[in-house]
Amino acid sequence: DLEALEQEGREYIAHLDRRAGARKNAASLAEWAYTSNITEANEERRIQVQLELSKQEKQAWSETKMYRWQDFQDFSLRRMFKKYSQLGVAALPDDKYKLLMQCVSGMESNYATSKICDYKNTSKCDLALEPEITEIFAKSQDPEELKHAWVEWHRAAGARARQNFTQYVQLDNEAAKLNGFKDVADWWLSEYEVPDFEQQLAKLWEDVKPLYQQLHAYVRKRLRDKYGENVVSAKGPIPAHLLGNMWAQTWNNIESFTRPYPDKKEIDITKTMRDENYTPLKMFQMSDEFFRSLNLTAMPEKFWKNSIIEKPTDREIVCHASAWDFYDGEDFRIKMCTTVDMEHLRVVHHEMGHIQYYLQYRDMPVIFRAGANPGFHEAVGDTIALSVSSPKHLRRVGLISGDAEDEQTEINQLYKMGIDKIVFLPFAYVLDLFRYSVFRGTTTPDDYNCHYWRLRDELQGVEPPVNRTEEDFDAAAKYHVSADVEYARYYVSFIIQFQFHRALCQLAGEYVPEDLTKKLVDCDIYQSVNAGNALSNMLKMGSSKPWPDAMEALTGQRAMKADGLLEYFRPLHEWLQAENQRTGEYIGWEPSKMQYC
Ligand SMILES: C=C(C[SeH])C(=O)N1CCC[C@H]1C(=O)O
Ligand SMILES: [Zn+2]
Repeated sequence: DLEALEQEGREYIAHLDRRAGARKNAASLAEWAYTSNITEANEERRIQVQLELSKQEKQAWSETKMYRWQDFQDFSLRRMFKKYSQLGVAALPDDKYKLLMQCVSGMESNYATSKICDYKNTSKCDLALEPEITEIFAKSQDPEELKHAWVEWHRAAGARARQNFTQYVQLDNEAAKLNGFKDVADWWLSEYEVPDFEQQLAKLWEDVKPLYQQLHAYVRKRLRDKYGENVVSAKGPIPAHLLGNMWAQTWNNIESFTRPYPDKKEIDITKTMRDENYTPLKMFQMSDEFFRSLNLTAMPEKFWKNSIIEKPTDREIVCHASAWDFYDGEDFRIKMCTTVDMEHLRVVHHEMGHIQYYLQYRDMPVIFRAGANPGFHEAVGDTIALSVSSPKHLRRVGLISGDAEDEQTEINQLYKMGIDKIVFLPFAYVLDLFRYSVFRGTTTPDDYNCHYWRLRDELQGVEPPVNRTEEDFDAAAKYHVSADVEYARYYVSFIIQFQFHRALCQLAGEYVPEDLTKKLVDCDIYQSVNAGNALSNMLKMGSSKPWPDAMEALTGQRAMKADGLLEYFRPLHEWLQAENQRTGEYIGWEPSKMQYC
């Protein structure tokens, strides 16, 4: 009878889950060995392990088909079978699977090992993305030097990946079809489990766009004041190389010379961190202490032993920051080429947020050890970092001193947060709108770069510093495109982290709507066990329930909404509207005059 069959299914899936844990542990160890020591041998070994594991996955997958799990009564049991009935890229025949792995691994190692020559000293050609080129974008205010670094990096890391990328699209789409999806775009979107998710992304952009346009107009004016109208036009997009970041995804490095009230005291955290001899280890210990203050879980001893938190000098590694779960309940690691600055203090919290999520759901079945949706995993650390970057908290830890908030300081603070959080949204949206169109075939290899820049121009209002052709492939100059990492997760994270932050601040008694002494921008949930327990309850769920249930558990809302973000930035939005009115700055941008199609 069905009851007995269901009990049989329960015993089988428990056994399968344990085997899956061992498989994922082996895969993570091989992946770690390669990305923390990029050699041909380690690349070969990683692909061998993945190939071997894919055979075991196929075997397990064929076994699950023997169960009529769709008729089971137990919700969790049905959900586990449903997830195990998804084979993934292992559905490809071995030769195509191996080819796909080689394409992605080829792009990723090209990205990780790309070097460019120095602008002035043209014989010095060992500049890597981290830390050298990142430092140029953080410090240089010479448009020609920035243009050089931008062009050379996009040649080395972007154009060189075009062939591998084209083949990866072909093979990954085949894998998608073998899993019953139309293409990889639908496969990626299925991770969010709601049928109208793509429309939800578009709605969020409509909600935030007016605020972005105001911020974009203000920044364009300040950059034109600084660089002149031959470099920055009055009504066009902003040249992408002048925004302090290789991809123009965060503009925090231009804060010092564009902030609304320049005469207010400089809050240069990076300088203070260096003056106070901060080390990468101290940054990680500070973050660990913040999580413990919320009654969350301390980093286990293996974390401190196995993590790599500084760039090694004796070998090539993938420097792009990452957090790792080895699925054995005790081995969790971060790999990051940490530099002592405010940007990396935020990234440290971002990565530690991943580890905290792993720790909170480590007693779940392996198949449920994932975020409620991929955006949740990206939002945990950033939510904590919203408290850490509040003036109240920075004062608490001695990273800024002196006077309390006044109106102008608050606008400066919101501006500093806005050029990090608001400007990121169109960047993130474009990256996967572009890739959805590539996977769907509406963008073909001979218009890859044209379509990429048309989206960047129309949605983000940035343009390339020089003309582009189809010899270029600028999208792959961004890690996640070269490494086959979906990006809508960050777009989702930058929206929901404000819903999480607002809920936690209310639980911590740090935010009371309409109470001007308890404003959202001043909220710091540090040491609030009340907030920490609520966060823990949501994180423990992992992916065992559809994400609206997890969202509701923490915030009372069941949907992604921009209202948290818009409430947080409302004073800034009002200030920007008044300021752009005062200067008469054109709101929005006309199509770029640069050639890219
Ligand atoms: C820090 C990570 C590793 Se999950 C990252 O890739 N992030 C964090 C924010 C956006 C995105 C990026 O760097 O592009
Ligand atoms: Zn992340």
